[in-house]
Amino acid sequence: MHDFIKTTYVLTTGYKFRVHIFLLESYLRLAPVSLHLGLTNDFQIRKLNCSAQLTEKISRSCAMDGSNLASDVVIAELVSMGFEISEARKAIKEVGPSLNNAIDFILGGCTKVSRKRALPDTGAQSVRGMRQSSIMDHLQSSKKPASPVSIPYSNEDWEVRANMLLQKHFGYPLLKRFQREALGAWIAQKDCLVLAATGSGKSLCFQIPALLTGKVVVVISPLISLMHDQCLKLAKHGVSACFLGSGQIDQSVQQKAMRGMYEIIYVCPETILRLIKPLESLAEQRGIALFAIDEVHCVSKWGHDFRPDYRRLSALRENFNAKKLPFLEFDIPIMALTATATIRVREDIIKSLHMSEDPMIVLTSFFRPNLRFSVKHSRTCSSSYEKDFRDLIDAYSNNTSQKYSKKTNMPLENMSVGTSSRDDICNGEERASESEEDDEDITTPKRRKLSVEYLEDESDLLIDVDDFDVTCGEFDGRTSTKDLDVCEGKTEGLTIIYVPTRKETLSIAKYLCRCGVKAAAYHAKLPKSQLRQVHKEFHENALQVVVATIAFGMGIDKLNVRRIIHYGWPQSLEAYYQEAGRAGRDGKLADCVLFANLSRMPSLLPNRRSEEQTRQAYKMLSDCFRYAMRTSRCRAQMLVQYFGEDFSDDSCHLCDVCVKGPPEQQNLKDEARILMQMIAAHYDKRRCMESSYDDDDYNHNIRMEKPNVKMFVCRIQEQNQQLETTDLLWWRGLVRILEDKGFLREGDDKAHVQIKYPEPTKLGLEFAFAETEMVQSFNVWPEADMLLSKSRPKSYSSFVEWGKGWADPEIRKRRLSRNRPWKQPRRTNKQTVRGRLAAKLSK
Ligand SMILES: Nc1ncnc2c1ncn2[C@@H]1O[C@H](COP(=O)(O)OP(=O)(O)OP(=O)(O)O)[C@@H](O)[C@H]1O
Ligand SMILES: [Mg+2]
Repeated sequence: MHDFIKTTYVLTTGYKFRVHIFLLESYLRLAPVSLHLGLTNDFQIRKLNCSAQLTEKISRSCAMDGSNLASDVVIAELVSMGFEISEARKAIKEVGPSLNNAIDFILGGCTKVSRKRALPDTGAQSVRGMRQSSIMDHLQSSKKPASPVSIPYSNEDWEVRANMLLQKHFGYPLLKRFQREALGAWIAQKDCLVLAATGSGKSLCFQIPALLTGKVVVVISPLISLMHDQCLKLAKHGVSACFLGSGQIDQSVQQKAMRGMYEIIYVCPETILRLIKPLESLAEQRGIALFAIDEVHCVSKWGHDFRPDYRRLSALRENFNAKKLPFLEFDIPIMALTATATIRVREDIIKSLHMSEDPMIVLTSFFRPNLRFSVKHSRTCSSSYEKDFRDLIDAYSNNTSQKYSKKTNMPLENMSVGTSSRDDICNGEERASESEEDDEDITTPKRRKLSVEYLEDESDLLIDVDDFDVTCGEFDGRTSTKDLDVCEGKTEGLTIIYVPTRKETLSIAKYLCRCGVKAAAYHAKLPKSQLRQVHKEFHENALQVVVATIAFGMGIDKLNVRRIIHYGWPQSLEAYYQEAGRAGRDGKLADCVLFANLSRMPSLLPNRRSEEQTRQAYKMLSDCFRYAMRTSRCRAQMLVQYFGEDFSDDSCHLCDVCVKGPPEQQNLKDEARILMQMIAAHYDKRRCMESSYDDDDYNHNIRMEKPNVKMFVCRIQEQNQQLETTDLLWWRGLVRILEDKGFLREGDDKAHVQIKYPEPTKLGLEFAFAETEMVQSFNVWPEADMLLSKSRPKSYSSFVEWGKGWADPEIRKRRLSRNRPWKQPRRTNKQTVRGRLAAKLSK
């Protein structure tokens, strides 16, 4: 008899419940057995909390009937846990009809579990809409919720069992080391901060506890789209989950969640703060194994994606501790996870969340060895699209079916991929010229106007948590998987292009569509249904490129993203690395290219910030700017060191700097000293003047007249003919180098991306006024802007070179006719040879 047994526990009022056991003999013969158990004082099984002892009890009562029903109950449970039926039978034969002994026997002797997913049986639906429970779901239940460590295995066994569950549900053989450490912290009932690279598998750290204990794990996550993605994945792996958003209409999912119907509950921060009371009763009944706070860098004001609601999550520690809730044996552990937290952010997280005094910090390398980082100069405007996206278009057009015409004037309506929403996106009005550099895109015909929504040119710095039109959703672990990645291995993989403004998402998506690439725009102000559609098509590989603001991507786990292109300056290295981390999650080589206008300093996107936050935002932007400007250090090394990791001995061997090598070093001793002397002289003069005048107004004016880098450069060029060929761009690079060496500091109270009003430091003054012979050399690697400056009109960085230049008639002509955008037209002095020549040339 026997292959399948199902148990359904039905809660009835008055703390009574009825257990229906259906025996399905040889899949056909049905023999219902009903046991009515009245709750007595000594057998207080409360509400739905059934325990392993219950299994044993049922087994014993069945054994007393003289049938081998007991063995069947245990075998069925073992099968539903993913063990092979032959193993289960063998175990029962050896140890008798005891579930715990049987598991011990199997794990002890043979831990091999079928790779095939062993989903819980779906046949017997629960009564009154309740989820069917399995005995193991409630393994831990007792009158008082048991501690996560009191799973019926010794401390070593939890790891074996976790690996078994990992294999059973996710198909991976072993936990990664950092996952073991994070789980170990949880087992030890400790709060824990997990800092691990993007794509390293942080989600499993909080998903496994739900499977290990049968208690609920509550995950706080910043975006509905992210929760949706994770729930879909869990459903695929046979884990029941749901997500709750702030604008929830359907209360039923929330009610079911609070009754413990799902193993994992995803919830946004503001919603969880409303749910403290229901969560307390959930903790008392089914039990809460863990509070996980994903993307926890959102807690910190010093991070790149600050969400004020995350800061209020300290309520979790304040409400779910053993002092406040007497039924708890210990505080419910908090696990906070992120891939992008600097040391300052980490400290802020621990403090803000009121994590326990001695939280465990699980820190792994942030290094992603398969990501190839590079930086390219581009004006990042519509006239640069053709040059910048040529390779991308070529790569996809080789793989795109013939129906996508490569003609740029193809009617967009003819595109069959991309649904109606795509047409909307592709017909977005051409973006307005943003700057004096932004040329008219002559390849694009005028398009019909769209609604105001599409014409906004704002950034998505404040993303609403409800970024989807799904306010709540449930995934019972048996959901169809057709929505999930179906063909990860497609040749070219996917590309995400991140741009700073909403308007650019539309304009680039439109351009790519017109070139035959299956592209779509994504930004927070598009209709939510459309965003959902883009997500869906992205996961189904129906799209090749998504052009998005930062609204797309946090936490997204899609294996075959082969390229992340940033088109325009990111606002911080944290944001950059987080977004770049969407690439290469299958472990294969992937490209992360930053196209930025290296001739311009980036600016902060508009956002509501306090003065302190503005300062911090500038600091982060400045770090990002410097990352792109550096020409002599491995990009991956710079990135991981930014997050406090020691990576000094090695390099990635993949990035543009590693492959091309640094540029040749130059001795800029003369230029550096001229600049330093000029600045020092100004401050010396100023000090003299300030001390000799008492008049406040005069002093105020002096302060106001603080010269900026540009003014110093103009003066240098006026006074040193040999340096006329250098431009502001070049000098800005030198100022950064001098700042890095500690020779200059910012003289302004306001924050800037790089020094704007340079002041000499003591070290700088020593360098400026040291005897010439004492300063041997000043060998430096020119920064990217200095190289760019050189590659435009030829400039000279040493006097010798400069002198040679005058002998060359071409160079002489160019020098004399040089355009100085920051200068007023020069008055030519006809008394000098140079002046006469210039006057002649200007005719
Ligand atoms: N032990 C493991 N063995 C093999 N693969 C694993 C393991 N754990 C997780 N993975 C896989 O790693 C991938 C990334 O997982 P996950 O989305 O959790 O990354 P993450 O660390 O949260 O990244 P992010 O910071 O970008 O959100 C998933 O596809 C997951 O299945
Ligand atoms: Mg994640």
